[in-house]
Amino acid sequence: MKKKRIVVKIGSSSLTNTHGGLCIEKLQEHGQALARLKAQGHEVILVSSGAVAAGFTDLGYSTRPVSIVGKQAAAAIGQGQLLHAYSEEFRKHGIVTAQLLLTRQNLLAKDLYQNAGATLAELLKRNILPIINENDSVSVEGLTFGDNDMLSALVSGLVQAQMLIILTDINGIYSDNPRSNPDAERYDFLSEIPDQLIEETSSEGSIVGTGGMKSKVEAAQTALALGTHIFIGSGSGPDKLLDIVEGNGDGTYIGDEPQATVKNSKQWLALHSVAHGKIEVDHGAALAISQQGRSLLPVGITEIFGRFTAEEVVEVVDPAGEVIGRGQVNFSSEELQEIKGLCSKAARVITKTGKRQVVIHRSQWFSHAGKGI
Ligand SMILES: Nc1ncnc2c1ncn2[C@@H]1O[C@H](COP(=O)(O)OP(=O)(O)O)[C@@H](O)[C@H]1O
Ligand SMILES: N[C@@H](CCC(=O)OP(=O)(O)O)C(=O)O
Repeated sequence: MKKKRIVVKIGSSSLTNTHGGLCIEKLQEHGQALARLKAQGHEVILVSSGAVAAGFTDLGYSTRPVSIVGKQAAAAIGQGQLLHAYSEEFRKHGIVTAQLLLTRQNLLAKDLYQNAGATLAELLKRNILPIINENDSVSVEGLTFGDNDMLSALVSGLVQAQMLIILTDINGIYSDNPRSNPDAERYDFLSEIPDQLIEETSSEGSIVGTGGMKSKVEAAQTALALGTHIFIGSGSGPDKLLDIVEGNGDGTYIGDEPQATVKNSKQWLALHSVAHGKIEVDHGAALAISQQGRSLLPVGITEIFGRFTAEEVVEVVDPAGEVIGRGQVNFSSEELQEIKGLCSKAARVITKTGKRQVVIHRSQWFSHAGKGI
């Protein structure tokens, strides 16, 4: 079988006992299955929830906290316990683990995003098992990944994984929540995730999970657009992950193989970067950059909004004010005010630089007309 790079996401619902606390037996079963996957030569990255579940009892709560501060404090206790349990389990299989705790802020700046990717690449090269979770204890509300489903999709893109396996307590995506509607039918295969499916899918989840099936479907849409093939479902026993990879999993498979992957620089622009201003362009420029793969030149620019420096990211809008994409600019907003609408030769005289008067190079551009991310 072809060796793959696989991200496995394990949700709280697959790691906890009936009281919502961490269930070591379940964790050990996942450990065995992950070890078998690695033993077959696949490169594996684990995105694991469970920090809040593992920590809330020692914090003094009788049930999983609902307040942000309660969850953050529980995760501060539980993350260490979770990693300790994983390390002990993987040690039995001769596997060394590494921990990465990420926040959204860690990926906003391009160099930090690239560093996270480089660290993961080095760990995989040396056959280490990276275990990733959101850094819940210091995450800021409104600037979180939302849930580990989306985090696992973003990690899949970052490492250019061929497959994302989302393990949960239900065997796939159903037409309705099967816990409340016994007539709901399972989708065995979906070639794509239309927006309508996301809208229709419930965010009702288990008592310990975040986001229910809705967040998994949303994550699957993102992962698919980044070129990853997805499985959402459940399984049991040490061979469950191998069965899933071989196409015999109990759940929903999403996307055909093989997928075209999206370059990391484009992923960063589309999913992580912060826009510092806006550039309005005329019809010709809008067409050139969004449909014809050209770079943006000063001549097509009609207006500049906001203040930004060279290298920062801006949104580009068409004459109707519709955002058509975003890119990293080679000039500051002040410089662009001077050269907007000018041909490159005239712009060069004003900026007094010998460099090519490209405002956004096509390699630093992400078009909304392209993939649905
Ligand atoms: N359309 C649906 N198909 C399948 N499960 C659904 C659907 N809508 C809601 N759910 C619920 O989503 C739950 C899984 O989500 P969640 O508890 O967040 O899991 P996890 O902890 O693994 O992230 C299931 O137990 C199920 O009750
Ligand atoms: N980061 C949190 C879990 C967040 C989350 O998305 O949970 P889940 O929906 O169970 O995957 C934790 O470790 O408890």
